[in-house]
Amino acid sequence: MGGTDSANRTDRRLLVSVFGPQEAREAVLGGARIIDSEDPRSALGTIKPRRIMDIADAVLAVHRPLPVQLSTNIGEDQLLFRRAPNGLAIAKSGYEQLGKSAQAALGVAAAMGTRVHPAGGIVKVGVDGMRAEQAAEVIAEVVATLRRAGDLSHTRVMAVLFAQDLELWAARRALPQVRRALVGLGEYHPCAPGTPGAFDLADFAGALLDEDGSPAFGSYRPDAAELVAAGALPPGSTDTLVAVTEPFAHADHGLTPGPRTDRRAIAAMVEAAAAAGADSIMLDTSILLKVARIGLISTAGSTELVDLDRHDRDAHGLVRSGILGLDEIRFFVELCHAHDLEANLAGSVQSHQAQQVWRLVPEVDQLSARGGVVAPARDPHTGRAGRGTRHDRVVRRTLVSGLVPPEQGGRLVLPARMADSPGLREDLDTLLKLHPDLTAYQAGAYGELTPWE
Ligand SMILES: O=C[C@H](O)COP(=O)(O)O
Repeated sequence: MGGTDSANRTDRRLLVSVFGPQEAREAVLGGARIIDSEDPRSALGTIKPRRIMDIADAVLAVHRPLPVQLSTNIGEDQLLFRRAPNGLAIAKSGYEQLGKSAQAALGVAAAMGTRVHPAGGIVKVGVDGMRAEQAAEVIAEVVATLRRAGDLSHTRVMAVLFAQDLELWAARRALPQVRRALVGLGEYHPCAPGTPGAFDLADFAGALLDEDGSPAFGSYRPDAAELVAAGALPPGSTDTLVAVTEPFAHADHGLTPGPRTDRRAIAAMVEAAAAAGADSIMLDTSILLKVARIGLISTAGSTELVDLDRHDRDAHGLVRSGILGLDEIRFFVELCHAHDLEANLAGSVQSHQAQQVWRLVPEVDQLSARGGVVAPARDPHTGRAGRGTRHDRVVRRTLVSGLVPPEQGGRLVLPARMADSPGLREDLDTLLKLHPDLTAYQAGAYGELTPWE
């Protein structure tokens, strides 16, 4: 290979979060290079080790033209609480938090094993709701533990920080579709009358699911006793008022005084992860922001990114929004590299964002996705579509290909429903003119692709 070719070589990788072997195969066949085991009910949802093993077996058995790695998280925060009889909670000791995190890291590293990749897997450590020093302690304990773990000693450690925009969140958290989705995910808690944001859980009981994931009440309106019996309210509850879970504010943990993740918050976390000996850092968003359609990457108002987000509305007209501009993303990537860390971007990343970021920030090491690569499942007996919630949708290889880097065959994949948005055609033409190597497809309801005429 000539000098120029080798100078242009990259090893950029797409991570796709999967919840089972079929999704793992779809992800690999679509071009994902990191197969991440995760329960989609949360941003970093805890998955059983046996399921990680099933996913590892599926990856091992499928044709992989390029090396593929496995990753798994140990939860989105490492906090442990002791609950008092009145329902209030006290944090457990720092020692116990470190012990639990390191034990979990050993467990998921063992479940991933070293068969898919000789170096072993990647352990993702969520450090939401912590000060930078606390986060560094947890990450350092995980790193030090894994370094002594025999065959697993080359397991890599990825710190995960949730970016936030609390003003955008505050403007969206009371929307009925956001509340409904959060109730379905169990992201709510009982509250007293008069609490800001309080609402009646019975109004959203249709979103509650039983243990098997089926609707617990359907269109029936339960009372407090029935909600308690279904496990949707704590024992003894006599009223049905609840509020949605709130994000951990950066300002409460000394990351930045502002309501939005800025350079100061990014620097605090990157420096903490580097000092702790992590190998990489992911900026992601919490499940709260994901269901409110607030992603990591903001295309609005950019002079470089074509803003296709403005054409991406849900059934109620809620537009997709983002947190970080391109300059902040570049700052993150540069700072990571200055500290010898790989940089990974996640948080509702869409095909049009990915294809632009891969080209405009070529140094980025990894992008990650789930929401942008899933479509409703189809019942093979009835041909009917499954539910549209985040955890009922399944990974499709066609959609995965929309987030793969260009040098590995990535293409632009837009949901067919965007075609009706006024001005989409002009914006798409602008994008294709800026990046003439891009080919555009529209994706139907199940992720089936047709070229964009
Ligand atoms: O680990 C990354 C997350 O699973 C990304 O999920 P998302 O694309 O739905 O935000």
